[in-house]
Amino acid sequence: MPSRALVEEQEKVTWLYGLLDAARARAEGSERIEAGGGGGFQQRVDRETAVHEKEKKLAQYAAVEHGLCFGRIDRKDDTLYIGRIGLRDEEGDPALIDWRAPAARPFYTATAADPEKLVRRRHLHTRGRKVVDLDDEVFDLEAMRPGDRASLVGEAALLASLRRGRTGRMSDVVATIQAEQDEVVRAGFQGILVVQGGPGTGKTVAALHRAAYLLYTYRETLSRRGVLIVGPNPTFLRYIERVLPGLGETDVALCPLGTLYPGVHATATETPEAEAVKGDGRMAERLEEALKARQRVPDEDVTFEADGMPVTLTSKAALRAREHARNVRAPHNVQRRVFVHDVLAALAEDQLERMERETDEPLQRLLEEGGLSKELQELLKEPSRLREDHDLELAKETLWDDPEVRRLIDSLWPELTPERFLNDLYADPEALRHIGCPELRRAPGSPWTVADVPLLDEAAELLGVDDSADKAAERREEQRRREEERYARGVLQISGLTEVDAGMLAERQREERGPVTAAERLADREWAYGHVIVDEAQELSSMAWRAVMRRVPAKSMTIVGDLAQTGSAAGARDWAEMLEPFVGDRWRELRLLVNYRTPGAIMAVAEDVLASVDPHAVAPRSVREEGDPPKAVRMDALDGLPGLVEAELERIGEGRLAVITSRARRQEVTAALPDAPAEVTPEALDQPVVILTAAESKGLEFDAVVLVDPDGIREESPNGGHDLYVAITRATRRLTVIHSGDLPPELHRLVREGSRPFDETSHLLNSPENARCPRAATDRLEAGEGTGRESG
Ligand SMILES: Nc1ncnc2c1ncn2[C@@H]1O[C@H](COP(=O)(O)OP(=O)(O)OP(=O)(O)O)[C@@H](O)[C@H]1O
Repeated sequence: MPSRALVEEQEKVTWLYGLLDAARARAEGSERIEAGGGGGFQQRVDRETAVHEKEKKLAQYAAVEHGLCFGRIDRKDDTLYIGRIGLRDEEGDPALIDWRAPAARPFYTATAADPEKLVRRRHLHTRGRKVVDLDDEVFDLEAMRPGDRASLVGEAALLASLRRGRTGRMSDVVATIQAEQDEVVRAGFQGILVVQGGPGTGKTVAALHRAAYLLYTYRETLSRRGVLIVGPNPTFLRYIERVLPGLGETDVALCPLGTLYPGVHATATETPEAEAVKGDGRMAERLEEALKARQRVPDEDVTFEADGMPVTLTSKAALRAREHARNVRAPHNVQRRVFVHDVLAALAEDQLERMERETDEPLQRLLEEGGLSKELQELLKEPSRLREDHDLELAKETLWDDPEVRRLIDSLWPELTPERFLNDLYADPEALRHIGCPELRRAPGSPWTVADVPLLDEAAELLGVDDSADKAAERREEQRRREEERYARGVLQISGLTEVDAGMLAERQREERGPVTAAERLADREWAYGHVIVDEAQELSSMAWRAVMRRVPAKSMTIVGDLAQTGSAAGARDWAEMLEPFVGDRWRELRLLVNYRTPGAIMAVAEDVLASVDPHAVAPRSVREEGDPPKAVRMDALDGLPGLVEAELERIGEGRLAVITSRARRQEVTAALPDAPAEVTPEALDQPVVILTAAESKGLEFDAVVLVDPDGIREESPNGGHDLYVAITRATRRLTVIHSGDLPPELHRLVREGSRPFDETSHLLNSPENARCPRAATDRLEAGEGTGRESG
């Protein structure tokens, strides 16, 4: 029998869903009214806009269907219901408050010490449209009405949410955002905010809610310029991609670092050495240097045949042309136009002079023979005066059409794409030596790596595009616009709607081609976003920061990361150092201190690992103490791994498991677990078991983690201790470390399962679950499970 409180809340929630249905019906109906409306031009324009708005609204209503109302706050004199969107009742009074509205804030920030005048905070748990449970926190018992005192129910909503099994996808936490996270979510929009926090402190989830908050609060600016979220890889972005749509925000661009440069989808990685070199900020100057080396001057004069005539480019003329081009403050491909112009002029001069020399002899004879007028005699003494400017222009044009001339110019100052420039550089040992990076040599046509992407972006800046063709297109577009205006004016005259400005109407018509979508923004390297969020920001190299900063000239950014988790050889060790070149000290930091993911016993192991890397580092405090003790299993070969994984899967039920391993033993792990996806694609997270390296596991979480080869993980990368810390903190419930040889000393807290090499059967018999159900364990053993063999 449901409690009175539950019945009352059900009534309220049913009413709120009724308001949602009415709003939805209104939105749907609005199109019908529009569609039936008049056929005037202006009406048609408005209708197009309304249809777009309607679609957005309906998508938002669909997104908030689940968990529409999740909270309630009571003050002495009023009660507010908090939900995913704001709704008004039939009288126009607020019925449901949007979680992002200022009035909703105490729901997230009231504490026992500072209840912000709240008497009670209530969480409503719903399934579909049914209220299934309530959680209350009472701040002022005295102020509660007597009837309400009996309605305290349930355990803390946060813990209930944290105990749920993982699905391979992050979901929103709008009902349980904690006060320190709320500060991150609602921090001002201007400037750079760094959110530093240990593993599981909700940095990612808070940053995503912040995106939704900013889009709600600064809708006008941000819907035009857009919000970009940069994450470490496609798998991570897939893990988080449902959070914002679940909050009703569908127009945010998500971009892994490897695709920040449009048209390139880099997933390959580098050796730590190459990664460090490519990520180093000095690479910007090195690329500039390498590009200068592509602007050549011949050591000697070059003579060749063009248009059936010999022609010479002197080394001096080429040098002058290069200096002139370099003095123009423009990127390489634009400077090239100056170089081309000067070289063609020099060649044309040379050709005309030759021609003049050839005609000189007969002219002199004429002079000697005499009998010419005085003016003609004067002219013939200096034949170059006979030449006209258009001769020179004509000669330049003819030369430009000559393939030999093109070849010469391309060899001296080539027009380059970023891809060609970098590919040429990596394939040229001499050019690499010239910039001091011989180690970057690689075979032509090798796939792009994630560390190449910022270099491609940098190269795009240095090279620029010769946009003279685009400018011509723009002029044509302008012409077209004028014609459109003329047409619009004509329409207005016919329809009698003369009060609307024709230029505005033509502009509206263009806008109707649709607002810029997130995908279109991603395809435009020069798009200036209104706000950029960078997740796992500690992994970005200096060069990657340069590329990211270009996307947000207004420098409105949220940067979330943890310096104790830096794995990349080129990643951050210090936020101030990393940000200084871009914004000096104009940035602020908020810290998150509570770990919502990893239970206390596992976190104690992680803390020891962190202390072994950095004795001063502080790990976050775990919110949960429950969970099984983490254990260590010695297993020299991995033939017991399948049995162990299966037993772990049984323990976690519907949840997800990751085997996190060193790069060195990855193949061996993959061979031992043939049912797990062999490659880490974004879809791999949908599987119950996934195999990852420590670097790949960054940002993700799993109910159970089986960690293979801790020594290997630590030794493989320059920040290996950090990688081990990351791997351990991915578990939400269970951790098993598989080691060969002695257990690394910093893992001494793990409960050892058998001091002798792994007994393939003992872990099944000893597991607490099997202690409760020994028959099931014996059955499985009899069937050969847990032994890595086909049958017993
Ligand atoms: N307020 C909250 N309510 C419910 N769950 C939360 C809350 N804050 C965080 N969590 C959960 O804790 C887990 C960790 O959050 P998240 O991945 O955002 O942490 P993180 O700081 O980015 O971690 P890492 O640095 O390890 O990647 C997630 O499952 C998230 O949903």
